[in-house]
Amino acid sequence: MPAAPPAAPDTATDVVLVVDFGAQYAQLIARRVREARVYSEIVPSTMPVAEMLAKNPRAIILSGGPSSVYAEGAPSLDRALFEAGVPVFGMCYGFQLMATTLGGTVDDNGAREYGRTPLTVSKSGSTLFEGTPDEQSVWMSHGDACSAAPEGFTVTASTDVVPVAAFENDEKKLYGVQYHPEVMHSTHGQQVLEHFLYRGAGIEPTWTTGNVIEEQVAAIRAQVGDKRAICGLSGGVDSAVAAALVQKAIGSQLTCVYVDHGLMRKGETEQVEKDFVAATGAKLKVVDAEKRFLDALAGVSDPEQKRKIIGREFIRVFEQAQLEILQEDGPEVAFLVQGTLYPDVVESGGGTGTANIKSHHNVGGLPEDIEFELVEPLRQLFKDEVRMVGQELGLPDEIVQRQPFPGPGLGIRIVGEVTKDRLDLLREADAIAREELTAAGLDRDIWQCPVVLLADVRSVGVQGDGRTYGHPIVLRPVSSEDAMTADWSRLPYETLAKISTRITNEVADVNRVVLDVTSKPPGTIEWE
Ligand SMILES: Nc1ncnc2c1ncn2[C@@H]1O[C@H](COP(=O)(O)OP(=O)(O)OP(=O)(O)O)[C@@H](O)[C@H]1O
Ligand SMILES: O=c1[nH]c(=O)c2[nH+]cn([C@@H]3O[C@H](COP(=O)(O)O)[C@@H](O)[C@H]3O)c2[nH]1
Ligand SMILES: NC(=O)CC[C@H](N)C(=O)O
Ligand SMILES: [Mg+2]
Repeated sequence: MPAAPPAAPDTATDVVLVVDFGAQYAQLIARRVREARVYSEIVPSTMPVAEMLAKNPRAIILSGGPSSVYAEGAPSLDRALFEAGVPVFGMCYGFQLMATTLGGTVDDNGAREYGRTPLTVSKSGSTLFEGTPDEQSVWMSHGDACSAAPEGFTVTASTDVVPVAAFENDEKKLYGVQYHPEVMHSTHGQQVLEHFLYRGAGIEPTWTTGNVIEEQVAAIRAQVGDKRAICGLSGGVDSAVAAALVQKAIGSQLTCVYVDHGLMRKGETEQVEKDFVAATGAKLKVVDAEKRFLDALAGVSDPEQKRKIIGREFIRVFEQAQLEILQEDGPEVAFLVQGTLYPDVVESGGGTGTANIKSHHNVGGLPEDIEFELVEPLRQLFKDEVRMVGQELGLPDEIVQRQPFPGPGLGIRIVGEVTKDRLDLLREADAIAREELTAAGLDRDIWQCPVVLLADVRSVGVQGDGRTYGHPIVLRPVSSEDAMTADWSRLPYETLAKISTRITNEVADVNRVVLDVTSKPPGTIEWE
């Protein structure tokens, strides 16, 4: 069994808990708290209140959620949570739950609000709203509404349809808003959240990614001791930062292993050798495992099956590398370092009551018989935080600002069976797209741009006066903050035209290039 990763940074005295009621935005709330330089963690609403309080939280935030507070079986909270003297901030469902638990009224009175909504702040001098305008735009998404605040609470804001859109009991340090301050469209959302944290809860904004480095280096030393570790290094940001952290902690006890599984993009292997080793001086072992992966993937079209196979083969290669390293004198090689991030965990269903969307090879795709103990120093962090840690560790921009590339690589960007010929074709198309996007100076504007081969689709084209029956290539440029949600990037037509012309001219068997104009949700970023 993989051992549990080291606990979150030891900031027990300064943690803010985000209680997740099945919200779409619990992660976003946690991010926003951290943007306010306060450490936060998400916990499921099923966690007993005593357990939450045992974590010594400085404050607690209650997220939104799909249920109705008055429905049978709806998630609830022990009243003790509100009586422990810990400041609490409820948002949407959390707000409604605070209201009903403390004796207010919430019902479905037809007062629905979805999307951007004007809010009128009716109480100046409120802890949450001080310094924000009397009229502001907020993001609503609710069908139930609070019609009477609990005793002792002051109503601080309203909208055209709901009389109680925010309330507070400053003496008891309890606050709530019907809207979603964590969403960008709530114009003063971050300010309101910060008012809760700094003024309501009295927390100092001291959490930085610098703390993460110190804490993780100490935690890694304690975990690994004098044994040896290997780190799966992909050339991507996450594993580069994880490796640099572990390297800082245990130096030469670490060997990085780059797996060339034949599903990488053009030039990737060379780049890892050049950029990473030059920047960190880490020991690097490159394993050519193309045949092993392609054999295992032969005949497989189902995306989840591909992911499981790739996850398994990765571990088998790491085990092989472990045996080779053991040939050199030294202690046991017991640990596997991975650059797993918080969103990988959440999307693989490893979060708090969230659905399994897809099995990330490094989380849900791991085989059950893995014998390594995992070291995952970034498991609690979001991508932008990882980039900051990387910068602070002195990694070069070429690594820190790289766009993400999934571990299963082009294997999941071929819709259909993966073969060497198809991979070569996709590698060419991908290289052209990347070259042109870079030439147009767009790398920083887009989060990433998967290039996808629809291997099972063919269509008729005409090239050189003759009929072709080729495959389409899909371009999927997206903008995003953390890959949990994304929008399609509005790329200049000239750049798109250039990419399309070059791909159809230069890549055999491709006679069409199409652009994906779907946001996430409903689409995901990758096609598979
Ligand atoms: N080709 C590879 N060789 C070795 N390890 C890999 C490889 N691809 C992925 N991994 C491991 O799986 C982890 C997750 O992959 P993932 O793509 O999420 O992260 P990354 O490549 O480090 O960063 P990014 O998300 O920016 O691409 C990596 O951090 C790394 O430990
Ligand atoms: O290392 C990874 N292993 C995986 O199995 C995996 N699947 C998706 N991704 C990347 O995750 C982000 C979200 O992707 P989706 O919207 O397609 O779920 C995007 O950045 C994807 O590229 C992966 N990264
Ligand atoms: N977004 C939410 O938290 C919604 C809360 C509740 N389900 C409602 O519709 O009012
Ligand atoms: Mg990657």
